[in-house]
Amino acid sequence: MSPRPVDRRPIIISGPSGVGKGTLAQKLIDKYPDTFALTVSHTTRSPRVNEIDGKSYHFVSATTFTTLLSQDAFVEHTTFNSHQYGTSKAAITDITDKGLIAVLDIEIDGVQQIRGNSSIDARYVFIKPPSLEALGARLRSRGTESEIDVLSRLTRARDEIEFAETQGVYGKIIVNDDLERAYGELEELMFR
Ligand SMILES: Nc1ncnc2c1ncn2[C@@H]1O[C@H](COP(=O)(O)OP(=O)(O)OP(=O)(O)O)[C@@H](O)[C@H]1O
Repeated sequence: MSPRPVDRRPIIISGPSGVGKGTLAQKLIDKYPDTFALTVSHTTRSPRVNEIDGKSYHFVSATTFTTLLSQDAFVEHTTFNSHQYGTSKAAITDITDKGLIAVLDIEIDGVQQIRGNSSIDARYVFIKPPSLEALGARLRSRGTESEIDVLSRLTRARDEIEFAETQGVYGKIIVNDDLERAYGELEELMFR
C-alpha cells in the first residue's frame, strides 16, 4: 500500500517550459497512482504525436474555450504562443472527489491567478533549471518547438526564475539538475 501524505492540499508544480516539471510530476504519479493524479488541462493547441485527448489535455476549439471562460470554469488560464491553456475547477474536484491529491503542472501566470483566488489552498513547488543554457539544450533535444519558440521560452524563463526567487510564493524550489536527485527531493517533500 502507498504511504498516505498528511497534507492533502493540491500540489502546484511550476517552472519554465522545458525544465522537466511534467517529467517530475509524471514520475510521482507513476510511482503512487493511488495517491496522486495529474489534472487534465484544456488547450486550444493541436495534439503532439502520442498525446491523447482527455488524458494529455482536453483539446478544444477556441470557441469552446471562450464559452468555458465565460462560465468561470477555470481556476487559471493563459495564452502562450497564440494558444490558450486552462485548468478547470472540475479538473481538480474530479481528483479530490476520488480521495486522491491533485497535481497541477502549470505556468507562472497561472500560479499568480490561483494565488489571487483565495478559495484554493495549495502547496507550491518551483522547478528551476541548473542554468538557462541547460534549459535551452533540453528544449531543443525534446524537439517539439521551433527555434523561435525555444528562444521565446528562454526569455520568459529568465523572468519566471526571478519571480520565483523574489516573490516568496513557493514553499520549495527544486533545481532539476539530475532527474533522480530532483525527484527524490520532490518525493521527500510530498511525504514529509
Ligand atoms: N534532470 C534532467 N536532465 C536532463 N533532461 C531532463 C531532465 N528533466 C527532464 N529532462 C528532459 O527535458 C525535456 C523537457 O521536460 P518536460 O517536457 O518534462 O518539461 P516541462 O517543464 O513539463 O515542459 P512544458 O512546460 O513545455 O511542457 C524532456 O525531454 C525531458 O526528458
